[in-house]
Amino acid sequence: MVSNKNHPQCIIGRVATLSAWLGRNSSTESSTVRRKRRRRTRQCRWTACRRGVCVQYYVGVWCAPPPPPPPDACRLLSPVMSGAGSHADREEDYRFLHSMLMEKKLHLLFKIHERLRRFESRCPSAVQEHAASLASDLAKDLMYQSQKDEVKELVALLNQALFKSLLSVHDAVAQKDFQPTLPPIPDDTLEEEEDSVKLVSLVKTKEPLGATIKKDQSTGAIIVARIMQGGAADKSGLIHEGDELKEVNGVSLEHRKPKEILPLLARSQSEIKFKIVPAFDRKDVSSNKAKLFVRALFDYDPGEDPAVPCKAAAVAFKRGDVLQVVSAEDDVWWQARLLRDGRARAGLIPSQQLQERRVALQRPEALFRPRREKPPASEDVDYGAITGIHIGGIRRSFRLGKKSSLTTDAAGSRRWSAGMHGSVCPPTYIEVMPYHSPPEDRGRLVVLVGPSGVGVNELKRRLLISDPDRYGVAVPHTTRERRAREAEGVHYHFVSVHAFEEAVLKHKFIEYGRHTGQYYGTSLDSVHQVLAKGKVCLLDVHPSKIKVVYTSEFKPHVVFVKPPCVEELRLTRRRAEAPGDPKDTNPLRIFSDQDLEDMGAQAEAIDSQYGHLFDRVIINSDMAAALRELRGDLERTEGEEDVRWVPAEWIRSLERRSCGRLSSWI
Ligand SMILES: Nc1ncnc2c1ncn2[C@@H]1O[C@H](COP(=O)(O)OP(=O)(O)OP(=O)(O)O)[C@@H](O)[C@H]1O
Repeated sequence: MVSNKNHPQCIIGRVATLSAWLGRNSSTESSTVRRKRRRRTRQCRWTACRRGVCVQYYVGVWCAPPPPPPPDACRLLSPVMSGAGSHADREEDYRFLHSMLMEKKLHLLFKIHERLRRFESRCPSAVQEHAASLASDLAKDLMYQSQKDEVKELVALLNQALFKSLLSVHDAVAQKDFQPTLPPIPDDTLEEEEDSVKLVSLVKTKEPLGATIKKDQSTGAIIVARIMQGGAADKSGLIHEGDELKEVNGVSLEHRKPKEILPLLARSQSEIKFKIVPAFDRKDVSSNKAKLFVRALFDYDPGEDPAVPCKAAAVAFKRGDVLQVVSAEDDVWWQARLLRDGRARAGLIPSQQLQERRVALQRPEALFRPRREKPPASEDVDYGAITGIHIGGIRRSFRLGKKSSLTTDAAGSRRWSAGMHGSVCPPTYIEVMPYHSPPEDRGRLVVLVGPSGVGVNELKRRLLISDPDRYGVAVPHTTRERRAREAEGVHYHFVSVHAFEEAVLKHKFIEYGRHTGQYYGTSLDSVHQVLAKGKVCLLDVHPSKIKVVYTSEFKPHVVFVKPPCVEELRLTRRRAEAPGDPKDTNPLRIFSDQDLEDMGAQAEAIDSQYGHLFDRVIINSDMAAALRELRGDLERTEGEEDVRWVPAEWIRSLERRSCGRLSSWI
C-alpha cells in the first residue's frame, strides 16, 4: 500500500518529510518554532494515516488550522516550483518537491478549497449531514437488488474509496466539524514525553464523547474502556480503547476515580483537551467494522438493567427491532446501532452470551410457564369448530377451534405444551439480512396466528372477499365423503385414508388432525398451488406450526392477531352479537366472560412463546380498523421498494428446502 506513491498516506508521509526538511533547512526559524512544527506535523501525520484523504481536512479540523492559501492558489504553484529549484540542494529533494507540487490531487484540493471559500460567503446550509452513511446503507441495500447493470454500476460507484472520502468530507463540512478553530498545541510538553504522550483537542458539541472509562485496578490508571462506534471520539479517530488518560483540560487524573472525571468533562466549554498515553497494542478496527445485523428477540431497557456499565451509553430496543452490531469483540457487551433510528449512534447492548445466561438464571415465566393441566394423551385435534362454512376454500380454522369455557384450560395447555420446540436456546438475537423479493415473485405466504375466537378467520374471509384476485387460501385435504355442492379442489381435496396417511408419513402437511373419525389437513403443496398463481396465500395455523413454513423457501410474513384488553373485547364482541347484516352468512359466536378472559391469556402465552417470529402485531378491536391495518401492512410489504429483514440463514441457504427450524440464534 505504501509503495503506491499516489496513496493519501504516502502523500501525507511525504508532506511530513518535506515539512521536516524545510524545518531543518530554514535558518530563520527558532528551535521552539521548529519543535512546535515537528510536533504538529507528527500529530497531523498520525491522524492522516487513520483517515485517508478526508483526513487532510480533519487535520485542519482537530488541530490548529493551516493558513488558507490565497485565492487562485493553483496558479501560484507553478512559480513556487520554478523558484524551489535553487533552494533544494539535493536532486532527490527537488524531484520529490516537484512531483508533490505538480500532484494532480493537490491541485484538485486547492480547487475544492477555493470553491468552498466562495460558498462560505454565501452561507449555504447542508441538506444532508450524513451523506456517507446514507450512501453506505444504499450500497448495502442495492447489493440485494436485481442485478441490473445500472444498479451494479451505482453500487461500484458508491463503494469507491474516493467517492466515500468525498462524502465524508462533505459530512464534516455539513456538520461544521471545523468550528470553532482550536488553539495551537501548548508548548509546555516535556520533550522526553513527546514519543509517548499524545495531545488531543476535541471540539465540544451537544453530542456526548461516546467513550467509557475505567480505572485499571493494578496501576490505578484511567483507561478508555470502550469507544462507541460513530460517536464523537470514534469519528475523531484520535482516542482508542486502551488509551490511558493522563489529563483532561490540564487537570491531572492521577489518583482520581472515573466518576470524578465526568464533572471535568462537563465543565469544559468549547473544547476538551486530553493528554493521552496511546494503548501499546491497539488493534485497528476501523477497516473491519462489523456488518452484522440482528433482530432482537427480547425487549431491553438499560434503565432497568443494574449491570450495564453505563446507562447513557446503552441502547434500548424492543423485540423485533433490527440492530446493526458494530462491535462484538467484548464477550459481555456488544455495541450496536438501532436501525429504525436511522443514523443513531452505536451503544451498548447485552451480548448473546450475557442474555442467554440471564434467561437461564432468571427462568422467566415466559419461557418456563407451568402447565395448568396435564395434556390429554390423545393426539386427536378437536374439530368442533369445523362447521361446514365454506367460502372458496375457507372453513373454520384447523387451529383448535372454539372451545366451551369448560374445555379451555385443557385446550390451552395442549396448545402451548406442543410449542416448546424453540426453547432449547433462549431467544436472544437472530442474524438477519435485507431481502428484496424480485418483482416477478408476486406470490407470498402470509401466516395469520392468534388465540381462538380473536377473528383470524373473519379477517381472512374479508380480505378474500375484498380482492379475490390478490388473495387466496390453501385448499385443505380430507378423508370424509364429498357432500352435495362441494367441489374437488375448491372446498377440499378429497382423498382416501391410505393416501392421507402416506402424505403424513412424507411430511406433506403443515398441520393435520382428526375430527369425528375423519382426517383433515393443510398440505405444503396446496400452499404452493396458491403461490404459483402469483397470489398472497393466507394461512391460518396454530403458532407451533409456523416453524414448518419458516423456511427460505416460503419466507413467510407472520401476523399475530391480538385481542384488545378484556373490557374492549367485551364491548366489541357483545356489540357484534346484536343483529347485523342479514346477508352476512358468517354465524355469530357468543363469547362468555370466561371465553374473553381466556382469549387474553392465550394471546399472552402465544406472544411470549412465539413473539420473536412475528413480523406484525394487529390488535383486533374494531374489525374494520383491523382489516384496514392488515391490508395496509400486506400492501406495504408487497411493495417493490420494501426491504424485509429476514433470517440470514434463509438467504444463505436458499437452495436448502427444508431447513425450517430456527436453529441458529446467534
Ligand atoms: N373485531 C371484531 N368485532 C366483533 N366481532 C368480531 C371481531 N372479530 C371477530 N369477531 C367475531 O368473533 C367471532 C370469531 O371470529 P373468528 O371465527 O374469525 O375467530 P377465529 O380467530 O378464526 O377463531 P377460530 O380459530 O376458533 O375459528 C366471529 O363471530 C366474528 O364475527
